[in-house]
Amino acid sequence: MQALTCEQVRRVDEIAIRDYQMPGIVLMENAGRGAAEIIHSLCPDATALVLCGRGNNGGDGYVIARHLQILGHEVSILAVCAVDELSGDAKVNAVIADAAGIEIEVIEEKANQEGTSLAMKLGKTNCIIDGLLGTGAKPPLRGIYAALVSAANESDAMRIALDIPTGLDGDTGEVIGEAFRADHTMTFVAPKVGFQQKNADEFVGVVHVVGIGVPTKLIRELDLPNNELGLPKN
Ligand SMILES: NC(=O)C1=CN([C@@H]2O[C@H](COP(=O)(O)OP(=O)(O)OC[C@H]3O[C@@H](n4cnc5c(N)ncnc54)[C@H](O)[C@@H]3O)[C@@H](O)[C@H]2O)[C@H](O)CC1
Ligand SMILES: [K+]
Repeated sequence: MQALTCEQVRRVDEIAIRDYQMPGIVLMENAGRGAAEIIHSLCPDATALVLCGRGNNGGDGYVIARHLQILGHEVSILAVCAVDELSGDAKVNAVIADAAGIEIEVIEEKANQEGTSLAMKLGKTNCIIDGLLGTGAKPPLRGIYAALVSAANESDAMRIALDIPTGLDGDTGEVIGEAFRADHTMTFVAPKVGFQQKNADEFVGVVHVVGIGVPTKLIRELDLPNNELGLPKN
């Protein structure tokens, strides 16, 4: 499958919503459910800890937590902000996860998190899921994100990244400082061009492409020269 830039994948979102009238919440549900089913097959006995950022990558994490619970897993969430600080589709899914009784612990952004306390929190799981940052982020990591990624990398749990390993630039494959070292990456719509950079392998692990339910016609249009979609020329 053709690798896409982060901007091209974000345009898929926009086109699906604008031209096909697909609600964003449907795209997020498809992304999260698809990823959860693969995670369940990879790690059937996972006691999962989902790390959720403040954007839609975190939103995917809230959806995945719910579907893993439905599949019988013990799941909890470590979030960088409170539910009421979220917005849009991510907030909708955080409210649902909270109502579903999934534990959501907020790691205060400003708190001076001792590495040991984070390591202890992450030590109670055998499957860490990175829903911190996706296509909306640019390295280097700011604030608590770097501490969370370092603590996750020190864990002997299976590490699964959502869309893009946090800290890796999805377009260039560049890592400044630290990035989540995933055993598996559940990437949405298409592989990201940055995954092809040779240094990216140690961060993306095995790549699984997860569809988000957009019509084949839209995806087929992507194979046209980029200017057919009003996308910037390569
Ligand atoms: N079509 C699709 O592929 C779909 C993708 N989905 C998911 O949505 C994310 C993209 O979500 P977005 O809200 O645009 O951005 P992020 O969640 O990646 O993060 C934005 C958030 O993070 C802050 N931030 C940015 N850079 C940094 C940094 N270096 N350090 C700390 N914080 C940073 C920024 O301020 C924002 O608050 C995509 O990856 C998919 O996972 C949809 O769910 C389904 C369709
Ligand atoms: K991520």
